[in-house]
Amino acid sequence: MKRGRLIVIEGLDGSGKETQSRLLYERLEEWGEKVVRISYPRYEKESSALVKMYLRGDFGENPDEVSPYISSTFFAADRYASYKTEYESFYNEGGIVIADRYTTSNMMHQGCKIKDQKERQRFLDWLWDLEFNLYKIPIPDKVMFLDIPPSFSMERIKDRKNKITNESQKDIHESNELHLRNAYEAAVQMVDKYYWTRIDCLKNGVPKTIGEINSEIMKLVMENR
Ligand SMILES: Nc1ncnc2c1ncn2[C@@H]1O[C@H](COP(=O)(O)OP(=O)(O)OP(=O)(O)O)[C@@H](O)[C@H]1O
Ligand SMILES: Cc1cn([C@H]2C[C@H](O)[C@@H](COP(=O)(O)O)O2)c(=O)[nH]c1=O
Repeated sequence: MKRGRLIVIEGLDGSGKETQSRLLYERLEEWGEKVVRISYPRYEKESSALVKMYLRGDFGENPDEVSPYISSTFFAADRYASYKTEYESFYNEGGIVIADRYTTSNMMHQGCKIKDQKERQRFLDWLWDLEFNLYKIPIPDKVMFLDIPPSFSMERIKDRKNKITNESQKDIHESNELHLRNAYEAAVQMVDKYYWTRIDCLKNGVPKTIGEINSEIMKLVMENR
């Protein structure tokens, strides 16, 4: 039996992950592929209880107050629960899974809390071991990083409601400009180190259209079929 494929759409808040992962899902479904789409964190599920506490600031209003090793265990547990209850057999029987965020979000948003490069790598290696060797969730086949600079990300999310309570109060990452900038810098490093595919979402400083970005994603998916 042939295992399936895991395609991750990654990027900063407001970069277009939901939009693009939905379009990719719809296109593949139209073509008759066996495909599911998953979005992390899964706020509506019990397994995200500690993620919600963390993001709404119950453990500290500043993300840096919470050790990345501790917060990572919350997000990883939600991914494990999702794999075991939602898509393990589908994936093992050859289905295509499209993820809007994955372990890669954790690498960016928790890894960026560690400034010392050796210590950051130690954390990334620990995270890899936790999620892919201990929990044995699938390793992504392809990570597409939707590259928009933090200033565009902040503009896109400024009037948006948070996903935990659906109120205007932002979560502790979204409300922290420095955190978003640090996460972006960390992601740029990871694109090279982990062979993510960077999709430049700007052309001459202006955002590409949703359709243009979708075409680039479709091309990459076709090339890697
Ligand atoms: N290329 C684009 N040009 C202009 N607006 C866009 C583009 N892509 C997405 N948007 C808009 O930006 C907003 C954020 O998009 P989306 O929800 O897809 O981002 P996201 O990366 O999933 O965000 P988050 O991680 O914060 O949930 C939406 O209103 C969407 O319609
Ligand atoms: C999956 C995942 C997410 N995060 C961070 C990334 C974002 O700042 C929030 C989620 O926000 P969204 O509005 O739902 O997109 O959480 C993380 O740190 N680790 C993870 O594994």
